[in-house]
Amino acid sequence: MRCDRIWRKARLATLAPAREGLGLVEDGLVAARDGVILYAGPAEEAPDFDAPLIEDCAGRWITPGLVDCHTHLVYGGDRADEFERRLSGVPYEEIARAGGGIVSTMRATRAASEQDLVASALPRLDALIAEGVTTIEIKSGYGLELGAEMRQLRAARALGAARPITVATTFLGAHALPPEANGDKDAYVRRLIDEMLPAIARDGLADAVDAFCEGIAFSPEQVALVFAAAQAHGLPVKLHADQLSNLHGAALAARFGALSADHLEHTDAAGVAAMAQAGTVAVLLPGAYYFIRETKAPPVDLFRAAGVPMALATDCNPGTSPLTSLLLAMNMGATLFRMTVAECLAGVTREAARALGMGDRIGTLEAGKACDLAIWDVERPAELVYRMGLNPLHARIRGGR
Ligand SMILES: O=C(O)CC[C@@H]1NC(=O)NC1=O
Ligand SMILES: [Fe+3]
Repeated sequence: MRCDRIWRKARLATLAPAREGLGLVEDGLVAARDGVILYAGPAEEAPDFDAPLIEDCAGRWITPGLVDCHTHLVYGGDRADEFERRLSGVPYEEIARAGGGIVSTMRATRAASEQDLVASALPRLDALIAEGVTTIEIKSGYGLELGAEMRQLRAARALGAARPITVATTFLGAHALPPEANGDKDAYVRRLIDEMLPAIARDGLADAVDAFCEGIAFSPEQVALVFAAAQAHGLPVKLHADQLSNLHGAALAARFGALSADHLEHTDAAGVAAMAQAGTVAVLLPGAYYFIRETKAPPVDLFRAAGVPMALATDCNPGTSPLTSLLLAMNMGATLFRMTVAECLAGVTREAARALGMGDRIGTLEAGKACDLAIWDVERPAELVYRMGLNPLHARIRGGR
């Protein structure tokens, strides 16, 4: 059978649901044509492939390309000064209520051109690419007015053109209240629904819509209005839910059939059950939990028992998670949230793909999926979760190249 390229003498962690655990194949082979996997499995069962390019992997491990399914990668400025204030004991919420936090990044982002936003995001993107990330989700949410929100989303799309990586964009206009709203959240939500969302949907700038459901952000009722409008424009939704308190955001996300509910430190059993019923993915963000020194971990045991898929992501953002290592996010998922190695690896591949509504195209080594691979210099997959700081990536393949 004709194909473009073969990777042989490899050990595969396929993450294929049909296979147990990590879907391990000891003497494996991957064959691809036109950027799509034709075969991934035991070499002895492979068809007789004819390929111009044959890579001998010398026993190295191959996983699906990594998927970072929750980032705020595009923004202006940084929040190192705020970090120092928090070290002196000023809580994150207090800074946000006093007009710092997201709003201070808003000012820097509004002042930046699209080119500035691309240039400042590239080093962060390159750090993730260096660790084998082949798909990334990038949110807006630091513009908080139409022009700047569109600039953020255009910059995110431009990053996908500037680097060999698949970018999924998310409109997060309901991230914080801009100063010019003078405290009127309902009026801002109306403007978001009547002005921002229609323009962003018309220009095809967002693949999904997100919101921050929290006391310092938007209420469940306001989020429901945003979600109803998103769905009226044919856009799927996801939600920053139950991060700092239990506003029953997880259940709200499930009610709208959200792709994912994210953070979830304060989610209760009813929220878990609602997510299980709806098929909503739990996106866990240990970088933010660690960085703002949260003490209540998400109910991983309840998610596990209820069969709620769990993804892991960096939540790369200047305020609560200036993290550009998905490998370290996995270590934090295991160390801080007590996820297993298999759950962590699935969380940055198969389940992260599901959280983006892309589970049919990426996230596992299976025929018909994109040939996005990460090839590792490790003796066993657990090393990818165990180590902190060493990057064992040998090669990264996106779309078969
Ligand atoms: O502080 C920031 O800049 C973003 C914080 C980030 N956004 C959100 O909804 N939750 C978070 O942790
Ligand atoms: Fe976030």
